[in-house]
Amino acid sequence: MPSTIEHTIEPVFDKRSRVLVLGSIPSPKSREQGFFYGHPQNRFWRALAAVFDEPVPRTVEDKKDLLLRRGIALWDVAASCEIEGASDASIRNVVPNNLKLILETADIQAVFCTGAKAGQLYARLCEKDLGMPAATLPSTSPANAKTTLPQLVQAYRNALSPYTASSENAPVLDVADVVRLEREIAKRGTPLALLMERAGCFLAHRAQRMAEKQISIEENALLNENDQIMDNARPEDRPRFIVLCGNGNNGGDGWVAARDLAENGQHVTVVCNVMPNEISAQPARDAAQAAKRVLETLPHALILATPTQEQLHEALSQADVCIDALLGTGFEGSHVRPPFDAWIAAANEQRARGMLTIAADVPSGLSAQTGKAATPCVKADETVTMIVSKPGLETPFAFAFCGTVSVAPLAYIDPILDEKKESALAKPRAASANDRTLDENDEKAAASDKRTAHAEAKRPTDRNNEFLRAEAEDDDGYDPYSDRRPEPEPLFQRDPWS
Ligand SMILES: NC(=O)C1=CN([C@@H]2O[C@H](COP(=O)(O)OP(=O)(O)OC[C@H]3O[C@@H](n4cnc5c(N)ncnc54)[C@H](O)[C@@H]3O)[C@@H](O)[C@H]2O)[C@@H](O)CC1
Ligand SMILES: [K+]
Repeated sequence: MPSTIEHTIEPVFDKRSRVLVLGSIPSPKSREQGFFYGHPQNRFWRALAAVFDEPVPRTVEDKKDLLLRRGIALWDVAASCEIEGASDASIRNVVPNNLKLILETADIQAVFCTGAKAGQLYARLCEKDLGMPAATLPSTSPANAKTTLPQLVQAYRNALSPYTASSENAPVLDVADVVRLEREIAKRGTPLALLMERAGCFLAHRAQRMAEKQISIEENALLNENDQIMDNARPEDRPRFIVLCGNGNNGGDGWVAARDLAENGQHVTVVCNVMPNEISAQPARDAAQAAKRVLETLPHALILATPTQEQLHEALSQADVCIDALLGTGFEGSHVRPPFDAWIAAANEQRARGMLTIAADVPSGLSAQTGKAATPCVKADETVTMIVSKPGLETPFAFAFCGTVSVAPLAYIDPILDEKKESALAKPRAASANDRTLDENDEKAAASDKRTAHAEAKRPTDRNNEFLRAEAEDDDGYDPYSDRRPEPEPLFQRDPWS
């Protein structure tokens, strides 16, 4: 029996959306979840994540974040219709959604429908009104068994790539600004703990991709169906991951990555110097404690705490991929203190043997601000840096330590950066803040924010000064260069040893 259903899920879009993707009407599973493509067998989110080489978003928040970051508006053609179950073929008496709502806000340059039925309905009910044709993409529904996941990814990639955000003009922000940005992201509803969760999952995703290359599975297959390939591999053929976790929030990223890899069935060894309950930094402590509880239940996961040099050497020598999450932006000084100095030396030795290394945020021992390398410093094949790149990673000599730098886009930051720029342009320049030399700026910033204490040298760039200026002149009175104001609330609980 057909039943009449009303569309109740709000569209996702904003003024930066450039492409509109439309389905027919949400399935019963999606309606139950309150979000698009909610059936676990539907491949929409897997395909989209693969197009952008990101981990598959899990929550509604993760999904919205991905769409907005990538400039994709998402809705359906039908506002109401008669339908039997989830069968597109049975759809009758369609009342279309008012799609103009999106076009009035966003400069939509292309429209795509996710399946033949949505395409037909759009052509019949919406195209004339909107004055834009739509291209039809293969359906991601499990009912469309003839289109494989790699084929879906290819089709969606070809369609979306010309319109979606590129990383060409990606910002590079000073470490102190990244801290302010994280705080602003948190204020707008994405807590630091969620950023850390995403950071860890991104690291795990990149590490798995690296491992696939390492065990030289055919490039084409691995590009898009990595989950399946990993699942099908015999346990003894699976790659071995080792995660070196420090005592701060960089270590927190590592614990989350280890948990995520282990949950995906991978062999993981976590090496740490303190147990999670002894970590003082937050959100790292909570994230590490939660990860430990999961790891302890999995037979293919191991936690190696305060290892001897021999134990560490043995664990590293069995690893295919090492995630370096010892020290991040909180690293300071020109030498790495024990025991991490020896851990770094051992990891570099194993990299020379063929192990691949992926650094969380910044190679441990490298200043994310200046690019200066301490003794010793991790040499990575890839650095997955969080939210935005930092100046130290962009210096030519940092390449030897960072390898390829990829940015994990943990949150939708464009509105925040644009607002900061706008407020910087709208307000007159504050002579006191902007006419200081860079050296003075560094001194003041260091005094007002502990997190810049390790920015030993001059800022190598002032290309993102708009962000700082806007902060300096914000109406809430916060001037990062001024010592007149009380110190900002610390973002993380600091490690008492540092
Ligand atoms: N909290 C959050 O929301 C997020 C945090 N992120 C991660 O947090 C990191 C920054 O975290 P923290 O500020 O806690 O700092 P880190 O974890 O980078 O470093 C602090 C730790 O390093 C130790 N340390 C400093 N200098 C040392 C030296 N010379 N030798 C040996 N040990 C030294 C300190 O004792 C402390 O334990 C980022 O790099 C990033 O990886 C990311 O997850 C993004 C989100
Ligand atoms: K690191």
